[in-house]
Amino acid sequence: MPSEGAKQPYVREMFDRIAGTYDLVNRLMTFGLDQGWRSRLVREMQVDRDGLVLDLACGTGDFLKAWAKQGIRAYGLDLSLQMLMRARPITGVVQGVGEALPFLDATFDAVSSGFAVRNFADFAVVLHEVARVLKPGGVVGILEVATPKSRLARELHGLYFGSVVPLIGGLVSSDRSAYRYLPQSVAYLPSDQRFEELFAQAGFSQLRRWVLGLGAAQLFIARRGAA
Ligand SMILES: C[S@@+](CC[C@H](N)C(=O)[O-])C[C@H]1O[C@@H](n2cnc3c(N)ncnc32)[C@H](O)[C@@H]1O
Repeated sequence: MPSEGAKQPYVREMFDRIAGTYDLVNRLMTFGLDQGWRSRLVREMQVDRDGLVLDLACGTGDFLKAWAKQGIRAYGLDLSLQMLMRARPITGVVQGVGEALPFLDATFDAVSSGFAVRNFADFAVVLHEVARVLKPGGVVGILEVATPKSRLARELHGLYFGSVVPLIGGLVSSDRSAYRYLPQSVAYLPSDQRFEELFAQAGFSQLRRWVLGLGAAQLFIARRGAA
């Protein structure tokens, strides 16, 4: 695991290396369920047709496609240039960091983000930035992995995530270290209570959480308070 100050360059280099096989490994790892989780988040966020969305840490653009399917305009931002080079549509994406968003205050109606909380160098700072670029009353939606609560499910999940995923990811991407980092990165996930505190501290209210995939994934939706 990288030291705190080295996390951002470490994560950028890792995603640059695995960008070419990222989509395939994602589909294999989640049995394609990740696409349904994305559609669910987009649906639950209830963004107006004429709304403007930022997909933060957009990677290869799966959420951009999900927004496009709804006929909603979305822009993407990501740290890794190689991930962005594979994003479709490639127009409307920009390289940058979630901790210092290159947008004016109150620009977006909604901000989505998938599987990035563990990867940010500082999620608390990112949430403040998200609140800043959202219009008052704007909505944030986050999709992340989770650890199942029941003992049996947690053990099976630990085995799968800790052994099978690094094996598949390592074989397909030829980058074993990247897919060893993946299960380890769960250590960066805030607890349920810490998630609540972080959203509240960044000025969000009406927080809702859904657990999906037998506890392997979670969705958060919250609203930015009025200015
Ligand atoms: C696991 S991938 C998820 C990609 C995409 N959101 C998806 O759902 O498939 C995590 C992404 O977060 C990006 N990322 C990591 N740290 C970031 C940061 N500080 N700011 C912006 N993007 C970041 C990585 O480059 C990578 O593309």
